[in-house]
Formats: sequence, C-alpha cells, structure tokens
Amino acid sequence: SSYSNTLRFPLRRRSSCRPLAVAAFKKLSEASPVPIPQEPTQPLLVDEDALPPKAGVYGVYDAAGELQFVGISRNVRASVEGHRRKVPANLCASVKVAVSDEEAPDRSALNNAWKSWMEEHIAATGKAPPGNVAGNHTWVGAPQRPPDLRLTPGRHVQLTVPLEQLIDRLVKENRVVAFIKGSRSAPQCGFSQRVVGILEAHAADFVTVDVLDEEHNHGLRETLKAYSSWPTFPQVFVGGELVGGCDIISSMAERGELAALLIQK
Ligand SMILES: N[C@@H](CCC(=O)N[C@@H](CS)C(=O)NCC(=O)O)C(=O)O
Ligand code: FES
Repeated sequence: SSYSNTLRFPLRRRSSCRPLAVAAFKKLSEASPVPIPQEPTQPLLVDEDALPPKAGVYGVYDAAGELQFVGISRNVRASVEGHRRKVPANLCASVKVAVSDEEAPDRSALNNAWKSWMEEHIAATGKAPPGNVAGNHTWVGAPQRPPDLRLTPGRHVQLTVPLEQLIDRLVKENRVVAFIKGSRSAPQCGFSQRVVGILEAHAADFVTVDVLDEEHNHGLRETLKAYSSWPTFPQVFVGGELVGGCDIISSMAERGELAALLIQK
C-alpha cells in the first residue's frame, strides 16, 4: 500500500499459503481510553485491569485526544510506563490497549493487530499517527547503528600482520563494507555521505571504516588504493569484492541492481 514506506514497521506482504492469525484483539474503535497520570516521576497509578502487564497492541493519545503512536509490546504496561518517562507529558495523556487472551501470542498475531489498528486509524483520518512515521524518534529511539570499524587499536600498537591482510580479513568477515572519509554518522565528504545514505535507504546491514582516521587506520588510505586498484573513496565491498565508488553505487541504486546485490547471501 502507498503509506507503507512512511511507517516505522513496514507492512509485510503475507504469503498466500499461510493462514491469517486469528484476531484475538479488540479493534481500535472498541477499546476505551485509559487516562495516564501526568507526573512521570510518580508510580503509574492505573490498575492492572485497565493497563495489564501483558502482550498486546496500544495507542497513545495526546492531551487533545489525537492518536500519536500505535505500538505492540510483550508488556503493554511497561511500554506505556517507558513512553511516559521519555515523551513530553502532553503527548502522553491517555492510552487504548488490547491485550491477547493467549499467554504468549506469536509475533505475527501482534503484527496483525498493529496493522489493523493502523489501518483503522488511517481509514478514519487519512494519515498515520505522527509517532509511526519514519524518522520520528519521539516514541521509538533512533535505531542503533553499528560503530565504525577500526583496523588497529591505535598507532602505539606495532602491527604483526601487514595492513593488506587486515583489510583482506575485514572485507571477508563483513559482507558489506564501505570505506569512507569520516564516520558513518558524520561523513566528511559528500561522496561518502551519499554512499552511506544509499546503503541506509536500502536498510543494508553494513559497516564503515574511516580512511581519514590516522590514529586507528594509519596507512589505510594509500594501502587500500593498491589493494583494490581503485584510486578514490568511498569504496564499497560486498562479499570481499570491490563493487565501486559513489558513481557506481548511485547508478546501481537507480537501476534497482543494488537491492538485489545486498540481499544475496
Ligand atoms: N567519482 C568518484 C568520486 C569520489 C572521489 O572523487 N573521491 C576523491 C575525493 S573524496 C578521493 O577519494 N581522492 C583520493 C584521496 O582523497 O585519497 C566515485 O564515484 O566514487
Ligand atoms: S574530501 Fe573533498 S571531495 Fe571528498
């Protein structure tokens, strides 16, 4: 559907042979709102019947009664407690919940409940709750990015193997490696920034190595050029092989070839 790209939880296509999980959850419109006490440092004075420590789907409403976020959780009560501590109090005024009758519903039952609440809300208002839109980190923290890899612990450590061998190991042990100028979170050059952006947009599992980090990757900038026979950065390796730099990665992304390459095992 057209809105799936903008949501934090992509709506997955169900394979036609698997039966629909039986909906054991109330609809959004059938659940009644439970007020959330506004003082986040105080204990949550809502009884467990209204807000159970059970698996389910929940929707948090702001003080104006607008649905802000729909989430699923193994413990709805604990999740609401967490939001109440982290999110501004006016965004967290009441909550609707639907828990499962089952002790431990499977993930797909929870996902289906989430999807049905989202669809119900979108059908009624024409838009997703703001907290469920990609890039909004009010309700769900920013995804944790793996740190930039380093070839050595620092310049004080004498290398016992040649740098080429460290490069070789690194590109063989990590399926997708981008050698860039700067760090993943702060690339120091537009070409590197572009490649990081493209890989992230593909939700690729990749690591980065900063060729400008003279403390931890001393000599990498020149040694890598010889190793790969490629004179510039960024350099993206997949499965131990150089795929290319910014131009190549960009045109592969435009032609849809990059997605295919990245998902291969
Ligand atoms: N056309 C190149 C653009 C990258 C580029 O020109 N990189 C330069 C400037 S960042 C570079 O790495 N020069 C060699 C060096 O700085 O050691 C690509 O597709 O990746
Ligand atoms: S650092 Fe100047 S173009 Fe990349």
